[in-house]
Amino acid sequence: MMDTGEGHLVYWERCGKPGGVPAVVLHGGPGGGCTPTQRQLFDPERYDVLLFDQRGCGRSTPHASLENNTTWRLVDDIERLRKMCGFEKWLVFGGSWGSTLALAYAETHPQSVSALVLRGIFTLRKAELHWYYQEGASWLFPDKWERFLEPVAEDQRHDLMSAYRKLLTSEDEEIRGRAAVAWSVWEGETITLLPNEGFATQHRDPSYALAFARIENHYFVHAGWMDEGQLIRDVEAIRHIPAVIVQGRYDTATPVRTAWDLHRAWPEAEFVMIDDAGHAVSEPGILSALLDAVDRFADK
Ligand SMILES: CNCC(=O)c1nnc(C(C)(C)C)o1
Repeated sequence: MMDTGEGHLVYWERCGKPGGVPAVVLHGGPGGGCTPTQRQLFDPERYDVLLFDQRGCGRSTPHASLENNTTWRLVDDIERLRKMCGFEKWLVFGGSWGSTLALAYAETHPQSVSALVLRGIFTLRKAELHWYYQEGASWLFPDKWERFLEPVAEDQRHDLMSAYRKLLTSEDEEIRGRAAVAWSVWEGETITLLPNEGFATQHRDPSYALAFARIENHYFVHAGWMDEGQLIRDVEAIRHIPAVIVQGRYDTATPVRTAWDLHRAWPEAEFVMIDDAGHAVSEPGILSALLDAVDRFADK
């Protein structure tokens, strides 16, 4: 565990070959925690990869804490972990929120990044958040959207992120828990092209849901403590860094428009559209493209 000195202990693990190609994995959510699937993307004979649970989620403590939990504190944690490992620079891998954090980190510390592998691009612009949490994805999943609405009083549904903020920070444990599962299940049931019971089950778990929902909502109501459009606006800082962007055409959580806007601002980055995939890393076409990108960067 790494003590951030700000009330958070951050769980980390280091896998693969000491002296191999340095890499770091930035998980999604935020609040999703890292998983064995992410570790398995890296050939243990060629990579020295660090994975960690960002503040307040997974095995990091305190569980579901929102104190001192911001994009820029996570950026500081990544640099602290890099220095702890003794790496001059490293490949940064991030999907969904992990792509957000990867862009924020690389644009802040470009000298620390050897390459970027990004999936399901998400930059927390107003339109992106509106699509997923107010109206847009709701037209594709009207049945699941009704369950997302359930914890919110009718007169609060004009601003669902704010309404969920109140529920997820309620003093009443039952209100918090019910809202957390509804928020978490909405995502767990909409991030794959076809229904995936594994994700749905994971997101129904009350402990997982509490951290996932509280931390996601906390970051989104603050727009990640970023200016509108900041990550695409400031892409000039990283256009020299080798990169691969992998995006599912039918990604309903972080729709392809954002990846396309990033691609148009950063034509040097390899852009791989997967025409039969949704959002999740486990979608066949996405997983294959990510493995290919990671393997190619090990050869460089
Ligand atoms: C709006 N959240 C997007 C995101 O970062 C994300 N999507 N799926 C995930 C998990 C794989 C962690 C469930 O995270």
